[in-house]
Amino acid sequence: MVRLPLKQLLEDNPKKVLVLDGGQGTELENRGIKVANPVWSTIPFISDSFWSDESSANRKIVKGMFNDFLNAGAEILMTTTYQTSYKSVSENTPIKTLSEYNNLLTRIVDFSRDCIGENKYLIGCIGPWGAHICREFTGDYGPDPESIDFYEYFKPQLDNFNKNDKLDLIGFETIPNVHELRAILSWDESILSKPFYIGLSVHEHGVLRDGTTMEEVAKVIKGLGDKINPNFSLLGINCVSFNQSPDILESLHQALPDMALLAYPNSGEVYDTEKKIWLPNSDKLNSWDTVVKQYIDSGARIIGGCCRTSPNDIQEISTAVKKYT
Ligand SMILES: C[S+](C)CC[C@H](N)C(=O)O
Ligand SMILES: N[C@@H](CCS)C(=O)O
Ligand SMILES: [Zn+2]
Repeated sequence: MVRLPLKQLLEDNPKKVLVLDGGQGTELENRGIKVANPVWSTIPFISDSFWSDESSANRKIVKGMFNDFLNAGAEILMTTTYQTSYKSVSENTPIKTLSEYNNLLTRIVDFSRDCIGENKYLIGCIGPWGAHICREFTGDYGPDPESIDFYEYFKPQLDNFNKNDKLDLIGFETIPNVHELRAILSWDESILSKPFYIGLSVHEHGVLRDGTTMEEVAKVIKGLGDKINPNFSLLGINCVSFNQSPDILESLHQALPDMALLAYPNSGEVYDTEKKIWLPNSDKLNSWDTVVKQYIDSGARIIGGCCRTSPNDIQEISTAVKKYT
């Protein structure tokens, strides 16, 4: 393999910080693809013409996005499979059977790998359970979150990604609820056989969207002791407010000083879940240069951007990562 296994790269090079790509869904939207739909950024892959017509406009757009993130300095990039759970796909697209679903995922991973080449790392992105009902920014999983069968929901996507050697890492993103966090961390190597990370969706005030503190998050992890899945490789925050993100990451670092962390905040805008638009929030108080330095000081090993961040943001992150490592 051209690439060192990601875990080995991070362990052998304690100072190495990888630059991640930016908010792909919103970047596709900037380029003309309407992602405000039940499968979000998976939408271009649903139409047959994407696969049958080499010159399809959407194909060029997705390729162009990957290309621009690569040129900006991204070394690790994500598949646009945030809302590609079997439930979301089978209930909202013509793709109904498990075999059609597996074919879709395999094609997306193949296409993404072709776009980024063999030297870069590829993450199989998995959004939270709450994404299918747009609850990733509230963490409100209803009156009885203990009874949600998270494994049943994630299993088809996990089984597919576990087996795909073109993926280096599985990324559970924007996890807003402690029951979901506990469920993912309870799965052993027979369920999660590839290195994986968990990106938490954290409120501006520094607690998980459901109110769980970072100390409680740390307790969940420490409580697992030796039972923790050895594939659990990084923990971090994503799609959190740009301005608050350095403090949030530092609180996670204080609670779990030995854990490799990752951070990819959004632009600071806030998603209106009804209208499916982004609303302005407070202006950026800091530059990427400042927040990247703070992330690195707090143990970040992967740094990038989430929703509404673009290749320009990744360029600035890349420059700052080079400066501070
Ligand atoms: C990361 S959010 C902006 C993705 C979209 C959301 N889950 C929705 O369904 O509208
Ligand atoms: N990685 C996802 C969003 C997570 S909030 C995307 O870019 O669409
Ligand atoms: Zn996001």
